[in-house]
Amino acid sequence: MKENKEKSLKNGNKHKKFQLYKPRKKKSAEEDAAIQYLQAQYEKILPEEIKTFKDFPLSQKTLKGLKENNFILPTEIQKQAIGYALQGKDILGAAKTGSGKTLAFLIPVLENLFCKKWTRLDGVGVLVISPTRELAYQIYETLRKVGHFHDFSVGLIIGGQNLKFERKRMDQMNILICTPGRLLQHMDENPLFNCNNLQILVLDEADRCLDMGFETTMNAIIENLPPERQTLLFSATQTKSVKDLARLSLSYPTYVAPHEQAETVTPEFLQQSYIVCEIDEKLGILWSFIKNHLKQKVLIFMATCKQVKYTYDLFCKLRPGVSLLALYGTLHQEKREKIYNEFCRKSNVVLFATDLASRGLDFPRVNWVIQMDCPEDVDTYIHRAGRTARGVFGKGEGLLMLLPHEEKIIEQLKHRKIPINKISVDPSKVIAPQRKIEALLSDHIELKQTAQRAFVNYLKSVFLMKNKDIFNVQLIDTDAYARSLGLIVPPRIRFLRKYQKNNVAMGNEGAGTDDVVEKLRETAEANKDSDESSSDEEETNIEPLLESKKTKLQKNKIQIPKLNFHNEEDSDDGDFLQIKKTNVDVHETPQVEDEPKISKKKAKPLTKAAVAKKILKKKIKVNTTVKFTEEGEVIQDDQRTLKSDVAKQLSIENIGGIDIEKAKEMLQEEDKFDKIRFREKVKAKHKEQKRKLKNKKKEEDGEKDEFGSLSESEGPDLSWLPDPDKIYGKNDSDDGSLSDNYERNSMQSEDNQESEESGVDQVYHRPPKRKLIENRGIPQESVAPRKVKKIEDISCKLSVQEAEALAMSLLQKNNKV
Ligand SMILES: Nc1ncnc2c1ncn2[C@@H]1O[C@H](COP(=O)(O)OP(=O)(O)OP(=O)(O)O)[C@@H](O)[C@H]1O
Repeated sequence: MKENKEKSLKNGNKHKKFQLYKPRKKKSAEEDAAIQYLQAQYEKILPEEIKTFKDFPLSQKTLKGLKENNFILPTEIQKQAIGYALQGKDILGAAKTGSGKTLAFLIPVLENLFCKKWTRLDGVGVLVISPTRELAYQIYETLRKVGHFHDFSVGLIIGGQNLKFERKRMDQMNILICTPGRLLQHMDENPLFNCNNLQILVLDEADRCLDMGFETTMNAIIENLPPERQTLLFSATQTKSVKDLARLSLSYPTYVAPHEQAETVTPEFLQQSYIVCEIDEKLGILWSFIKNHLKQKVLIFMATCKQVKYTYDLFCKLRPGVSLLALYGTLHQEKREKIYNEFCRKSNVVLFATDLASRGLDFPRVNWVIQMDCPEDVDTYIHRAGRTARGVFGKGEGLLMLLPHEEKIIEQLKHRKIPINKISVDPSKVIAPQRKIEALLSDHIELKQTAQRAFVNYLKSVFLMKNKDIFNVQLIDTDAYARSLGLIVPPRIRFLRKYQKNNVAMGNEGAGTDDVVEKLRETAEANKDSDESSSDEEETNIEPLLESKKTKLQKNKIQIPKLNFHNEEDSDDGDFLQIKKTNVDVHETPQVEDEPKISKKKAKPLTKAAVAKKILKKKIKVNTTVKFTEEGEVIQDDQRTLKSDVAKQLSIENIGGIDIEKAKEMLQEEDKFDKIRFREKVKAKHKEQKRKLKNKKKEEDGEKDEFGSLSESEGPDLSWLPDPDKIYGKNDSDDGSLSDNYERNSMQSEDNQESEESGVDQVYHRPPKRKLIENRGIPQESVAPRKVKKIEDISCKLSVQEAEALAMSLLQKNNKV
């Protein structure tokens, strides 16, 4: 039975082995046949005949992955691009935001490796480069879902992750999704990184990857890639720059742009509008918008990280009644991922973000995209606005907030076929919690500091913008902006001052095209002597110019059609924003509900800078104390007078602000004199101690004499008493006799008291050296120090007779001993 069982098991195993082996071979052969069939179909693909993904010659694994994720009907860009990509052509793909470009390149990627029967041993076959970590992560997730049935290994290589972890696995990856910086790092440092077998290079958001920000990194990456490869470039705002294409060695790429003839470049169901407001109204409008859209998913774009951080921190403290999130580049990677996922997941939520989130990110069901600051250019506008109304039937709304002088961008938007309408804000719905903001800032110093940074960084971002027709920092009412952020005193704008100084120093005529800058230069030159020492000159210089510019603007406003803030009685309460219907001549500003609006004519608050300037003008030396004698003569404070030549020279020059290097040098020089002063002080102290000690000794000697005289007149004469040296033996110690020791010991407490008062160091009162005595073999009891003291103490108080009697009794006792 056993044998039979074993036989049958063996047979079974054999059978199993045979079964395993046979279908594999069969499977492999089937696969080869399928691949051949598919490849033969590639040339016959006609985009116009494609209705479903099944119409493409795709592998069963890819089709299954697509079906599982409900991708049945391909979008326009997918219909047109997938065919060419399968044929192995280089592609320049341009299509509206949210039109499905990701699948348009991921499907050919999977099919290419599948047809080449790519395995782990073949190494990196595809590189997908994305400008941001979040986008790379999103592509990685999509690939994991759609490529679920394939056996390729996919690696996400982005900054902020464990480099060691990535490094070890690099040689096992078939598809790498990466950001440019991290990829180059691996190329440079990782011996396991090898892309000699690269088949396809994909650049998502290609125009961004190839722009100035990534130029050197991308050039270095491209240099390391094999030239024989397929290249796929995708973006909603595709580059057609010959230079860019040459960098990638693309000579004849296939340009795929299904929406080129479309009426609009933005998604069909994206409703776009803009409002024009003053800079100090922005925060109030934003707050009111959020309060009026608590049940919506809102994405708000701002120019800088600091603004995002400040607005997020502030609004969190103001508690609008909806979840708030913030996403910006300086956040820790883990937090970025968490926020990204949270915003994807939630439905009633507000996300404040920088342009980090403007490209490619596919947040589901975003209702509103607010662009709180004017976008850098039309492309940035398109990408930001495209975070809503995504997918096949996606709907959404976009709102752009512009300052009056930024309205020029609307012409550019319309020129690029972006349908955008001007709307107005219902002033009755605008609630600017100005007082609350100010109170919060005074309570939370860190919030105030964030506000200050937000203020400066926003101005810096405007200043650095290329398009000077639209972005002009000189036209921004900085005081009003600071106030709107809750800052009573506007922070200094150092970069602007430096720029102005440089312009003045270089006599920069190029900057003179802007009349404000020209005026600034003139003013700075005129005030050169007086202002050079002032650390706040940017405020003093800019303000009058801003005023003059403002009056110009006011004049212009008479000709420009004015904003109309509707307050129609029959208007829907829910309509916070209204479509602009009429133009009126009078420029109105929205009324703030709970706070009276601060009048622009209101006297400016006296800033610390202004006070300091006044003091400096009066040539009063601040932070100095002058002491006088009772007669009214100035007491020279030796410690405060400057000794070194460098310091004296600096004080004469009296340069405004702090020159760290010079201050360092001055302190070092002064330090030398301080050390000498200190040494002298110590010497004097020692001298004084010695002098006091001498005096004390003298006094002690004097006291002994006195005692002697006293003993003669008042105290008992004990000279007849036996010599204690004879009884106790002579002490060799420096301190003299044993009794001397105890005498000294008893005196020590008095000395200590004295030393405390006189400040003499206790080093002069060493404890008695008992050891010496013990060495001599004298028993401790025989020393009887207290008794001696007693005699002394008592003897002072006894009469002559009593003293004699006491002495006798002691003698007798001693004799007994
Ligand atoms: N064929 C399809 N059928 C249904 N949904 C699709 C299809 N293709 C893509 N989508 C969905 O459309 C949304 C947008 O796709 P994707 O992110 O690829 O757009 P995009 O063109 O890359 O946008 P952007 O220009 O902003 O990067 C995604 O949610 C995606 O799942």
